[in-house]
Amino acid sequence: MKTLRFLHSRLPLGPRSCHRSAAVCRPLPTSRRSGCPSTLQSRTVALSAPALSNRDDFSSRSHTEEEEEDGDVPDDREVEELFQQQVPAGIGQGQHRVFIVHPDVKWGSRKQHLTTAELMVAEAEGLVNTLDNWTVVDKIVLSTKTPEKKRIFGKGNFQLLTEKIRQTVGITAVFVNVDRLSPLSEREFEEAWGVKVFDRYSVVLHIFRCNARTKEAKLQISLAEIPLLRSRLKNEMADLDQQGGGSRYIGGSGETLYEVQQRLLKERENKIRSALERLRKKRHLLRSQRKHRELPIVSVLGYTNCGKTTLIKALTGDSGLQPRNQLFATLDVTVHAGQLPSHMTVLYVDTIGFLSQLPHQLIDSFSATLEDITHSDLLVHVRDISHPETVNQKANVLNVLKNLQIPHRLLSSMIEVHNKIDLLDKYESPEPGAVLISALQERGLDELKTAVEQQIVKSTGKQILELSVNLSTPQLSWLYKEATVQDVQVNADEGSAVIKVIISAAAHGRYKKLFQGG
Ligand SMILES: Nc1nc2c(ncn2[C@@H]2O[C@H](COP(=O)(O)OP(=O)(O)OP(=O)(O)O)[C@@H](O)[C@H]2O)c(=O)[nH]1
Ligand SMILES: [Mg+2]
Repeated sequence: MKTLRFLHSRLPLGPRSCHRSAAVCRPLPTSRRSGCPSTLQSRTVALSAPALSNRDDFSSRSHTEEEEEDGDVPDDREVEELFQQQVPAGIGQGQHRVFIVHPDVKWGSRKQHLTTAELMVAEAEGLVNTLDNWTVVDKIVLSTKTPEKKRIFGKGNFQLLTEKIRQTVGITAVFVNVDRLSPLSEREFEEAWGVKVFDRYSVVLHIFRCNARTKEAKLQISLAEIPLLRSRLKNEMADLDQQGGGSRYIGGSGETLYEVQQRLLKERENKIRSALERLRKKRHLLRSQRKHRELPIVSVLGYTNCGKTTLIKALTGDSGLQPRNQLFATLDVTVHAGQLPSHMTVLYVDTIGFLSQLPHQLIDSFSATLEDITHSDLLVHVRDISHPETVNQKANVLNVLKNLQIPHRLLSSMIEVHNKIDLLDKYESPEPGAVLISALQERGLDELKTAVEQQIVKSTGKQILELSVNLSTPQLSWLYKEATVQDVQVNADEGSAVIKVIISAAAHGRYKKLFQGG
């Protein structure tokens, strides 16, 4: 009975599984409730990790966000319950043999300007192939003049499509390559084709659900799923109404079944938002701690699969990082300490990848994650220069950055990195300022580190000075603690030394006051 199925799907559930292979969906070390991996076993410091109080500790020890908790921050159980309680049907589980349908809009405001239908289909295929137990059975590009209509396609094309889908053996799902299908379209298609129908939003959510590890990612995914649950609710109620049930009042409560379900969904949304807010507060605290330690922050961003994680791994030697040939491998913002040529320690922030036309509700849910970019000292934009869509991908990344209202100083100092040059024959960049690298083969990293250092020195207002110190005073140890000592030339006869140091204006002021009476 429809009513029961619907109500049951909203009750806390037992174990769920995204049925993925061990390589991608490793066995759960901590949680027994989900089939997807839950913790990152590495030297990684999740942004919510309270691990930045000591610089030396930071660069040599491992922390995960679970290490320290404070009372107000949602605990694992609370998050896991919210994450598992209400999962939209078809998300985060099962295996599918998928038929991809790409509506090609050649006219009007929805026309794709930056790309071609073939490349959009290739990206859709990439999304499906990212999921271990999903395979693409067939694909079709069909033109349409009416993408806003319920059936998207005109009558003739819709009929043709329906026949093709029904004739193709073994299909279990159709992926309509649009941002978001209306509840009505979804229902119409499922009825016509007799299989599950996904749009970009639900496929990306599926990938996110399987890749989520930290509390924040899990909560953000749960939040991003709310619109999907709302659409499904509408469809379920429309079905019930046809049977005369959905708008009937229940048990003297003064509410219809639909209203009750809507209220429950709203309550769920509020709970998730509140838990996220508590995590966010903690993140602000960490951010100010980081600022206090004066460790420069370098955010590494770029299109999904461009090599961000590989690059940070190469720059920091953090063996815990796991680059994967998969879209949205990284969902959690993590921080990794690395050294620049002058021995200055910087924190590299690994971020979630971008995707063209990532449905905007998803961006909303993840904008808190991207918020950290705004608080960096420097941005590094990594591009997969071997990708056929590399120019469009760059435009897409810059567009998202613009919408995130990244300060102008960060955009103008951003370093552009052209990665994967090993895949091209004698690559020469058309863009003068770009740094050419192969993160995988560790080529070009010294040039990149030098470029990062130059920009950091500029953007943080740090200066490189030569200071003469008296070795019988604590001057040298003070400088080691408060600044970055690059070079020490000792003059043993005089008991003094010339120290080359990178120092902030504030620390230099304190130094002068303490040791030079200034
Ligand atoms: N040939 C080649 N492959 C690379 C290079 N850098 C990264 N890759 C490969 O590209 C794939 C994606 O790398 P990741 O580092 O996971 O990419 P990412 O940008 O972090 O991806 P998401 O976290 O999914 O957004 C992996 O298979 C890497 O081995 C490179 O310089 N050359
Ligand atoms: Mg990554």
